[in-house]
Amino acid sequence: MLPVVTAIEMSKADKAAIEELRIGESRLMELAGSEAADIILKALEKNDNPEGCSFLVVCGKGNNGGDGFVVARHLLNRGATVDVVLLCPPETLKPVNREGYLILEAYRHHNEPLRIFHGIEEAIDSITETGYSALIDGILGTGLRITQAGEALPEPIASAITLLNTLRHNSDALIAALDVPSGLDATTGLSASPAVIADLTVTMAFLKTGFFFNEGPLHCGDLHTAEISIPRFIAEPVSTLLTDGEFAAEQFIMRNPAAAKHQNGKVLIIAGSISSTSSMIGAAMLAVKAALKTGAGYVCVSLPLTHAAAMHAFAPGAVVIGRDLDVIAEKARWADAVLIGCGLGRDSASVSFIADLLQRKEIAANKLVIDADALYALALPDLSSLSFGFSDAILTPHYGEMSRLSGFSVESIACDPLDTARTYAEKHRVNLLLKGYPTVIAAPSDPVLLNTTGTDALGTAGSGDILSGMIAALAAKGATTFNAGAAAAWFHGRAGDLAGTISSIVSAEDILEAIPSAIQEIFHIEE
Ligand SMILES: NC(=O)C1=CN([C@@H]2O[C@H](COP(=O)(O)OP(=O)(O)OC[C@H]3O[C@@H](n4cnc5c(N)ncnc54)[C@H](OP(=O)(O)O)[C@@H]3O)[C@@H](O)[C@H]2O)[C@@H](O)CC1
Ligand SMILES: Nc1ncnc2c1ncn2[C@@H]1O[C@H](COP(=O)(O)OP(=O)(O)O)[C@@H](O)[C@H]1O
Ligand SMILES: [K+]
Repeated sequence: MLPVVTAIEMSKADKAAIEELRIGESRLMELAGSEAADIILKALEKNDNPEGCSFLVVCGKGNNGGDGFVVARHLLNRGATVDVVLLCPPETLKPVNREGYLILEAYRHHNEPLRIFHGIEEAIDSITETGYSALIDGILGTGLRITQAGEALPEPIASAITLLNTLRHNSDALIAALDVPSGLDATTGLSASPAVIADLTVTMAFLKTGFFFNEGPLHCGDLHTAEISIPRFIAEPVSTLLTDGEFAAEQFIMRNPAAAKHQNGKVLIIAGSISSTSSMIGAAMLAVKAALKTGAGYVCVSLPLTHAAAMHAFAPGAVVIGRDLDVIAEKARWADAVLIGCGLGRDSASVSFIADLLQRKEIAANKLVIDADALYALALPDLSSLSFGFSDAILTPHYGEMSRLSGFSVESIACDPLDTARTYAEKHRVNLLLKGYPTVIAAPSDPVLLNTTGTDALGTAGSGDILSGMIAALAAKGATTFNAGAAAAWFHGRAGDLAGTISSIVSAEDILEAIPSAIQEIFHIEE
């Protein structure tokens, strides 16, 4: 799984590479610039023949601008035409960046296809009459810190960013951002005003957390990582990792060829409810079917017995039990994992039923997936300490449920889902899967995992019930609830992708049907 770092973690890794490994700063910058030039040319499909291509490179006063000077030089070396705009007086550049700038100045005496402008005003006429293949953004990188979305950037940075965005809008030129699109906070994904909207971002060494949250996904375009000789070990321990197919495949424990159903993951699902005014049996059905489609050997579901026939018609493989607490506890002892919550209801009788269940040792000591109405109950002050008694549990809230659990507003959770999930998991000693895009999976101490599979295809009623059933199945088959949560999120996202070519018409049933393909696909990748 790839590391995903904050600006502070990145700067610590830079520092460690320079101080511990004694890799010089200019060596890192040389690699950053040459790799970025290569990646940009490949993205333009001009790798074999960059001659005739024109590039505009806008450089700020920090090391991001330093990267820009190196990119400009490597593009020139490959035969391209380059215009460089420097946004600050050259004498204010720190030595490593001034060195890069002075090499370019020296190039100018030999190389016709290079122009260097000092400030936008000096450059603007030449820029507007040149047709560029790509605009390269070396204005701001990880050095930018903003405290709130929409914070205004000072001049000349603001005008330079606006110029790049306008040129992109009015021409065929792509914007390639170096390390981070300028104006985007590399840690939070909050964007300043203005901020570069890139077509591609070549980030140095490791992905940054800000690419995945808030406005990050709108600004980055395609993500490419440049290998700049900052080895992963020097960045350890990393606090965030990106899930991938290989990880998901490792969590999917295959059936032993000689194993019978009871050895292939027994899941107990306590879900669904019916009142005089509504029925939520569908939530139980979706969770049950999802567990079966994810390969659980045996699924037992507790629901109001009046609905047993409907469940049998939908999922004939599932066994139905009623609501007797002792019968449920007995089944919990039998099960390898228990899912509780989907559509259970929130009236006082349902809440006390859930509270009774969560205090039963057969349930609390089992692998436990807690979703929906069980999260509602757990958010009540009297019940909030129950999580300390769980052996291996995962809570699966969306932002609204997280808000009730944590007391924070949905807006503040959306602003920093990573920290929200990590802090809650640490404080409550429980695993937490915070649903959203991306989904964040946190444990009391391990690195947080980010899952980026899935699109708005998953934004349909019942999609969360399906995810819970999938987690329960993977946990019952042998994964920890943390790993099961992260792997299920990965497969769930892929199932959404495979469920239909038009994401806007994907339904919960379509996602269910696509689960086997999402799982099979990963084993093809492995082969
Ligand atoms: N060895 C390495 O380190 C390597 C680093 N690498 C590269 O270095 C980049 C990081 O470089 P960096 O730290 O120099 O910062 P950078 O992003 O260029 O900008 C700093 C400028 O931002 C400004 N600024 C900040 N906040 C602001 C605000 N709110 N509003 C306005 N301005 C604000 C701040 O201004 P100041 O506060 O100093 O006046 C300063 O001028 C990194 O992204 C990567 O590209 C690679 O080459 C690999 C090796
Ligand atoms: N636009 C989106 N992009 C990616 N994933 C999404 C999107 N919208 C919803 N999802 C995913 O769909 C699921 C919805 O869960 P939830 O809100 O609990 O649904 P429900 O309560 O209807 O079952 C979560 O896993 C969430 O991450
Ligand atoms: K940049």
